[in-house]
Amino acid sequence: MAYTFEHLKQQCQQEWDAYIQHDFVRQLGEGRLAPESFRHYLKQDYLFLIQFARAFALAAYKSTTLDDLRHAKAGLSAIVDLELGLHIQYCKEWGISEQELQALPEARATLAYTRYVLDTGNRGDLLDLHVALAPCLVGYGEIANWLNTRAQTLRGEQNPYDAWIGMYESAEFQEAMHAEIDWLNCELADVTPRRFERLGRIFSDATRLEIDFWAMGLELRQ
Ligand SMILES: Cc1ncc(C[n+]2csc(CCO)c2C)c(N)n1
Repeated sequence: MAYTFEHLKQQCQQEWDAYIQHDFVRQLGEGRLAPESFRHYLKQDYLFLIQFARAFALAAYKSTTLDDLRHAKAGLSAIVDLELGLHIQYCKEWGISEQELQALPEARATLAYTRYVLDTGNRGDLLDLHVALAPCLVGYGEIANWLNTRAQTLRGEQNPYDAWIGMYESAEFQEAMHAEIDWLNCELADVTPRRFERLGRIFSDATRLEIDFWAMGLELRQ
């Protein structure tokens, strides 16, 4: 049987739905998320992005083909040269200075998630690492699409979080998401049932850590 990304989701459907449809996401979509929760999330996401840049560097190290090496390098460049700058700018608009970002301690949920991904990549191969990254790379695009299907979602100026949704629904982001799914489908096609079971554990662990990241924001956990 040829496994696909869809099978990874199906084997932890409850956790996946709890991540995509989390209260943090619903409240953000309805424009009623507490600004303090969003600020806490944004600050921790800065630290998260720095660790994710390291994960893309690790993906470069774990690459054995020129295509994979190029892909990892592009991901690292996108975060370091573009997304972190945009994130710092966005944080400024929410009243968070760059100095404040640089002095932040990592919340436990940030530590747990990012180090889990790095450890999984260190121990395993490039596919293990990509599967650990998939809830992040695919989930946010799916969240934007799910929010756009909900009648309760507020778009435009009435929603202070509209720009956040806009980022992940963008054609550019959706394209990157589909490229990641295509890469995974290609690699998953010929794994054994035993290997798929191990990959399923990694995917569901990373998904549960995404849920904890939302809870950290919502409940201002440190
Ligand atoms: C907790 C958390 N999970 C996922 C993302 C989304 N994300 C982070 S890095 C990246 C790849 C961009 O090159 C994407 C899609 C986030 N920001 N924060």
